[in-house]
Amino acid sequence: MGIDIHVAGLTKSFGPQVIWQDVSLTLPAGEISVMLGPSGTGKTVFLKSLLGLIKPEQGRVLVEGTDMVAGSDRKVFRARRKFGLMFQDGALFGSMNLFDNIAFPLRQHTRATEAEIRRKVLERMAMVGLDGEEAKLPGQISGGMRKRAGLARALVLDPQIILCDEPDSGLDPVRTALLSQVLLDVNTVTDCTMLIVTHNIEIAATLPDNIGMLYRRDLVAFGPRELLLTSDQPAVAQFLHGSTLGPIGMAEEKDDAELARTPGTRTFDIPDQLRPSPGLPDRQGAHRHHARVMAELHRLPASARNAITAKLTDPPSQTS
Ligand SMILES: Nc1ncnc2c1ncn2[C@@H]1O[C@H](COP(=O)(O)OP(=O)(O)OP(=O)(O)O)[C@@H](O)[C@H]1O
Repeated sequence: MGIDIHVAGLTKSFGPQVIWQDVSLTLPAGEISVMLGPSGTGKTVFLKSLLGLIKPEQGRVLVEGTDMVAGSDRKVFRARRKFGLMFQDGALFGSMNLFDNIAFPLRQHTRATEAEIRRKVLERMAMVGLDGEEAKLPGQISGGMRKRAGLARALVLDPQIILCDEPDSGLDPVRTALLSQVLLDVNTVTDCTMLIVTHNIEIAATLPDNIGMLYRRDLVAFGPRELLLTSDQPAVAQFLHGSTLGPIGMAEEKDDAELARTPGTRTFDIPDQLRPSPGLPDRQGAHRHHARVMAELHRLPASARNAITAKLTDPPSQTS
């Protein structure tokens, strides 16, 4: 099963440039979370900070008792083994076929026999819809398949947490929707904690249990997806509608005068969340999310509460 990640008071600067400050959130175990934000707001820096690859000046990232910010190199390295990473381009070796690419972490980090490697690689390839493609080279397959191969490789060491950096980049809307379903199905089967960084509103609206948004050096909000999707904050509403009207401009952010001229917000129609593909087991993360949200419902704004109760009066049914 996946594990929680607790982030508390995280602040990162590069020289005089503050990227974000005092970011606190918990990625709940086994749930799917999305981090949104305009370009340059530090989403990738956030992912790298969770892994201990970038060290914020203040705050903590706790992964089963290890602080990825201030922990010893040995402890951070060991905790990093709990993560699987899916990069934008799949980060595959061009000269290796898909089987060897996906087997690579097993050969590097374990003493698995070739029979065990074969079983695990084929199982993971089937999970992401790449059965029968083992002999292909990365250059012989589509961008969507390369991403799924990168996901299979991220899964091969049985991580408890999967981080995906812009999995939709370069994909058409249909491939993006298919990849969202694959990510949800992987969560269903593995029960791993997932964090997906994206600009894609379709992914944000349909895939995650929780959404956060980084903007103007702050975490604007983090909570059940209905919290952000019903938010009346001008930057959030502008981002959800992909509108030119609002505080987000061509320069990363406009000035405060522009912010004051922001028109009233429009409502966003919240689509149903994706369900596991037929034949898959219950998504445990959805059940835990439901129980957690219902227990904390009274703390949410009325708009989010209404959206949740309108769609989620019963525990989620598990198949589409
Ligand atoms: N190693 C580094 N040294 C100095 N500045 C950096 C470094 N890494 C990132 N930055 C800066 O941090 C800021 C945030 O970058 P980041 O790539 O995290 O943004 P992002 O939200 O992921 O953007 P995008 O959505 O366009 O990928 C940028 O201004 C970037 O130039």
